Amino acid sequence: MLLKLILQGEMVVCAGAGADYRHLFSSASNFSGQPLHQFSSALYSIGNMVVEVVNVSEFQQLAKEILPKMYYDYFTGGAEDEHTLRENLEAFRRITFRPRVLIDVSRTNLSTNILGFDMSSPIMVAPTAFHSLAYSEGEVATAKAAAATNTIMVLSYSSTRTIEEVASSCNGIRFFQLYVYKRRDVSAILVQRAERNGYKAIVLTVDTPKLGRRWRDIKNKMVAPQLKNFDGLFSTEVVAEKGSNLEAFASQTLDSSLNWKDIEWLKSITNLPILLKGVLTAEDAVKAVEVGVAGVIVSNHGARQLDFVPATISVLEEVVQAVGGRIPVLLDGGIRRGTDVFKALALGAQAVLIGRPVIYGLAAKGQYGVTRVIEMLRDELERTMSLCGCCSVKDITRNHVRTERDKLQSLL
Ligand SMILES: Cc1cc2nc3c(=O)[nH]c(=O)nc-3n(C[C@H](O)[C@H](O)[C@H](O)COP(=O)(O)O)c2cc1C
Ligand SMILES: CC(C)CC(=O)C(=O)O
Repeated sequence: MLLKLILQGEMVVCAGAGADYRHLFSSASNFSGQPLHQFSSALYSIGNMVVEVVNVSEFQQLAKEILPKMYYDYFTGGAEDEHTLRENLEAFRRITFRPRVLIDVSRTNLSTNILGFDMSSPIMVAPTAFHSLAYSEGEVATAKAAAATNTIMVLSYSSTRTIEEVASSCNGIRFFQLYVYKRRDVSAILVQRAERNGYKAIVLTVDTPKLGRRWRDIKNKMVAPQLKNFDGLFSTEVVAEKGSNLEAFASQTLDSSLNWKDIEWLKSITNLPILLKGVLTAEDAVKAVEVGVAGVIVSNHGARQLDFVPATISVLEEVVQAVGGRIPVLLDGGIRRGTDVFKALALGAQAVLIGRPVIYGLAAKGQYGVTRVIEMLRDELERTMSLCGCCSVKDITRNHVRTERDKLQSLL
């Protein structure tokens, strides 16, 4: 990977491979961290130089420069020792490719569809809370970027812009993520508002009966913003005497009695297809099929819930095999490169979702930043496909990758 510098209109290659750019972004005393709006691309100033951001990790560095520490930590952090947080990324690195050659890849097609909805590529926007803490326009900017790149956005139940504001901001396919609150009437009202406003599926998050313990939020005394979706329904104001205000809010609101029987309740209040987000085992995947949901998302909530669960990419095959093609299996967690997307598809995911990369793009450059993040991952996927000998996402097979388990088995 190269960092391209554009110096007075001239493009100069200046920094080398796989780099940690913190020395460039943070210790440069005159780094402004400000997007240069006169340029129609992701350019930033460092002293008298102009830098083009070329990958997700550079967007992350910019987000770190721009955001207050409390918010950057909230967006970036994971649960407890953050073992799974690291593992979500590392596990992708342990998978290698088995590329095929002498295949005509002069034309590639990344398009796919989920539950019958077409997308330009198998990369969707995961539900993440509080976008207005990253960028003033919040989820409206994210929705516009998702629409512009023709991908599906899952709006978080804890969005800072309302279901209606996002729906009316632009055309696009959107799903709505649901937390079930102790006040089930409130959750039911939001589901019905999503349905009325054209959201196409409900993504029920099942890994959060309680909020994971996030030390960064505790130390920073993280304050959650007011959530306009709940105006007139109940007050989202919580004052915690110590620790994370968000954790206090979650423990007051989340219904930890939620269980498999409640899928019937959810089905009784909506006609929309339901996806379960947070499935990590074959046992639960089988149950999900049995209760008749439309799909599952293999997710560990971006490693923010239970530390020491495996990386999602490590359990994908187990879930895919248990589901046996009866419903689509999606994956999120640790996707930072197009190569990661390819690996997930090779191991059986129909699509992936990206969480933090979207936030980093949003913090760095609003709608444009999110668009660039999606485009960059899409371009990286396309190149990976070509170099592996795949013209379409359907051409990506299990034989194109080699996992740790494959390596062990080959020794037996
Ligand atoms: C800041 C942040 C907020 C999140 N908020 C939600 C949420 O409101 N609902 C939900 O189901 N998942 C939420 N998630 C989890 C994401 O949907 C997704 O599972 C995760 O971010 C994927 O990992 P990645 O960030 O490595 O891409 C959140 C994740 C982050 C990082
Ligand atoms: C409001 C929170 C429960 C949002 C969330 O899911 C998260 O921070 O991981």
